[in-house]
Amino acid sequence: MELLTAAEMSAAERTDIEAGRVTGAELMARAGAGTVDAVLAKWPDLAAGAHRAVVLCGPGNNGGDGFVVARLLAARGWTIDLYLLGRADALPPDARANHDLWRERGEVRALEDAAIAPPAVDGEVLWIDALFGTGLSRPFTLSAVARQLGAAARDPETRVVAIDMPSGWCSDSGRWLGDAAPEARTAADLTVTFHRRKAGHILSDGPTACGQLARVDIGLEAATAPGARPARLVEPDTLAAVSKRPGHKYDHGHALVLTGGAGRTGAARLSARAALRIGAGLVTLGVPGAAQLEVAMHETAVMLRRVDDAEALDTALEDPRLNSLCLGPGLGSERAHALVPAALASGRATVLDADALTAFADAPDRLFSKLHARCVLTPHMGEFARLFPDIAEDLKRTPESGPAASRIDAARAASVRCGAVVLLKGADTVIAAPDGRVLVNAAVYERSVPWLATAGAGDTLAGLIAGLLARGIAPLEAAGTGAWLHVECARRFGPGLIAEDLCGMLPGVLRELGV
Ligand SMILES: NC(=O)C1=CN([C@@H]2O[C@H](COP(=O)(O)OP(=O)(O)OC[C@H]3O[C@@H](n4cnc5c(N)ncnc54)[C@H](O)[C@@H]3O)[C@@H](O)[C@H]2O)[C@@H](O)CC1
Ligand SMILES: [K+]
Repeated sequence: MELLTAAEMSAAERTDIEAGRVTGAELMARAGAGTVDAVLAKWPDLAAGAHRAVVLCGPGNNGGDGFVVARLLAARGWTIDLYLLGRADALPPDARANHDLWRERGEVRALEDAAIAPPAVDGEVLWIDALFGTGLSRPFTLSAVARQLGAAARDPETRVVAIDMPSGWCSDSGRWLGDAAPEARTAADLTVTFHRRKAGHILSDGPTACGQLARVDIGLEAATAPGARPARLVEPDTLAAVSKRPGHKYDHGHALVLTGGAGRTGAARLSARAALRIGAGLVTLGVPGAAQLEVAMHETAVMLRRVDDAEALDTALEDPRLNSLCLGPGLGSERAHALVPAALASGRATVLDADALTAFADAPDRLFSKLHARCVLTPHMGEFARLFPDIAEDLKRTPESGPAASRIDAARAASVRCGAVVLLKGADTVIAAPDGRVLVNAAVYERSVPWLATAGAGDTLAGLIAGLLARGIAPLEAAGTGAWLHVECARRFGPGLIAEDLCGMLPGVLRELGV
């Protein structure tokens, strides 16, 4: 399923409207009705009886959706207090029409920057945030209102529904525009979006701001604009095929994982086991002489080969069956400088992680000039910032206008610059290929696994990807599938997880996938 930007969403709408398949007014009516349905599905107690809502409408079509919701709730007998930011005669046409329909039955008050005191009633007030959606173009300046919505969302007794996006949050990036303190930012218990999820629902702080996400179909046929290449979520039905065809072990590839020196081999051993578990036919650890005994004592199914230097690696790579390499976990800077160029010169599918990335922080171009399209870089944000400092800076700087630079933009720019697949780790892992394709593995909402932030988890991910590459899966798909499986393993284990536990979960995850 695609994750759209505001521009991609409005292009999809335009495509269907211009083709005469639907009108803007119909889309707005469906968006409002879908919002009410989603509210009643989340809180069934609101379906019976009359309740009270405060509806905050903004100056664009997000506000238009708010007028529709107000009308539908009033028709159910609810009492509505509706506030409008800006002038009715400046509303765009569809929003204006819904404003006029609302005016036939209810009041419109002017929204000012003061806390709103909903009249005391029995039972709770439902807040509807219809101020800004995909059209947010500058910081949200009503700080008293923002504080009030944020506090209401954090209060377990009070319910806040955001239409399309909690207002003030950028729907492309999941970032707050401007520099308001966290308690002066809006939030919601439920965010209802239309057609497709927007990137900002998944990226950065978006999930925390949105609370829970509901997606409503509004009957758009055009998934996106023709020719657009939006980011896609990794989901079970988009995973690369991980089932093994019958065959000899050599049919499933041979991964070589390079270790660091004595006392520093644990990380690479985690990678090697992951590569084996995900189905590489053979996995060898390339070990310096001084660490041979240590590795031999720990490993059984993983093979061992002495690789002291670049020359030894060249010799090992004379075996054409070695088709995937993994360098970085525990490798150490010196070995990284010696072995990474030799690995890259072989043209093999290669995962570079950890030390294999930071070793080149002084001169990233020296690394980039050797990379090729079958390489996958797996930096976390700190490693990313060392290799791509200017791109990382765009993500750090407070955005003053929308849409703000997103982690998708960052990974895409980095991948184009270095010519390899870049997997930027996080709860919102973004994986970009140099041709512009982007996958997002979302460990947010019901897939949230904060316990996966544990020592060695990244080494396991690098190994999973190396194993999938060994099995002949293309780099972008291998990285996306590896990231998805990694999170599923963590979900299956639950809190208390340590990196050694991850691989043991894989057979169960694969079984559930029907593999
Ligand atoms: N266009 C369509 O066909 C549909 C749009 N829908 C709704 O329309 C929304 C998008 O509508 P719009 O493109 O009109 O955008 P918005 O309604 O999100 O906001 C745009 C308006 O807000 C102003 N604005 C932006 N940032 C501001 C700020 N910080 N302070 C004050 N004013 C600010 C802009 O100048 C513009 O007037 C979606 O999020 C969705 O809720 C839905 O009705 C579904 C169909
Ligand atoms: K909103």
